[in-house]
Amino acid sequence: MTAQLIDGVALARHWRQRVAERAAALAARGHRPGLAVILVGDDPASQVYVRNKVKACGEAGIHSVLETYPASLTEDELLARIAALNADPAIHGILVQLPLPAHLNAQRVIEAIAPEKDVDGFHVANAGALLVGQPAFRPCTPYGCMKMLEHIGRTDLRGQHAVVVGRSNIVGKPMALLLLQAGATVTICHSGTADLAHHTRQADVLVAAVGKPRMIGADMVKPGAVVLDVGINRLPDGKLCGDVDFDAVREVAGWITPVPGGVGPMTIAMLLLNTVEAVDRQN
Ligand SMILES: Nc1nc(=O)c2c([nH]1)NC[C@@H]1CN(c3ccc(C(=O)N[C@@H](CCC(=O)O)C(=O)O)cc3)C=[N+]21
Repeated sequence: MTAQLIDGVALARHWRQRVAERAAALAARGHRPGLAVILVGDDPASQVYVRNKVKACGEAGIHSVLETYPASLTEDELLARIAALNADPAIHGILVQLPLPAHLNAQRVIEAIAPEKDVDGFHVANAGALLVGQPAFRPCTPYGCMKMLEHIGRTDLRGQHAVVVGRSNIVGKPMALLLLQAGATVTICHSGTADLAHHTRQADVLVAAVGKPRMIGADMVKPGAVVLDVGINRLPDGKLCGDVDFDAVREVAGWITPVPGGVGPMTIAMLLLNTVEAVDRQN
């Protein structure tokens, strides 16, 4: 059996179209959605990502502002910029690209963003709201993964076992909460887990978010499982690959997301969706 592919590019296009329709309707009523993206330092990968985000905004009719600062920016200067954007009525979403240079305290910077403008869903108020099941901005990558599951008809996960490999605040933890909300029985694995394969083989839905190229092999996957690959790893030859050994696992899984062209494009689509939703939240 060869797994069916979940095409993140096509699904992201669908969602970006829906966002564009909502953005146009909001603009017609005088509420054009606006997103501010802040990049500190000159990490080349981050520069590519933020440019892609700004380009996607333009295509969806979302006003965007890209602010780039040298790595020497002080925390007080950054906090002052965030305060100004918090008070700017033309800006509905604020994203501070991570990672930040080491002298900046990322958590303190994120907490300075007004929760109703935190379209990344990283603010402790949004993380807490997700934990207790209140409407909030969902972090874009887990949100995109849930949209992919819905797309293949896995809306109700009662009776299914979901296994998340990775426990970060931006992917692993919120992913587990969203899967739990959908009814799944959820296991969170991480670098301290003994016999990882024992756990991953139980998964009807397996989410890999570890950052280790091709570490999920075919022997770690239950036949027919849905495998969502969140990893974006750059190999020495410059090519991108996921945390899943795609060629091997596709022979075992029922559904699989590719890298590139899987979860990544959905992350950007969900950022745009959160930005139009932010307009409603602020009005
Ligand atoms: N505050 C903040 N929010 C983020 O959402 C955030 C961040 N910081 N820092 C970095 C990570 C990474 N990230 C990606 C989003 C899309 C792709 C994506 O679309 N990737 C393409 C390939 C792109 C390429 O060719 O390099 C794909 O998977 O097909 C990748 C990575 C968002 N991040």
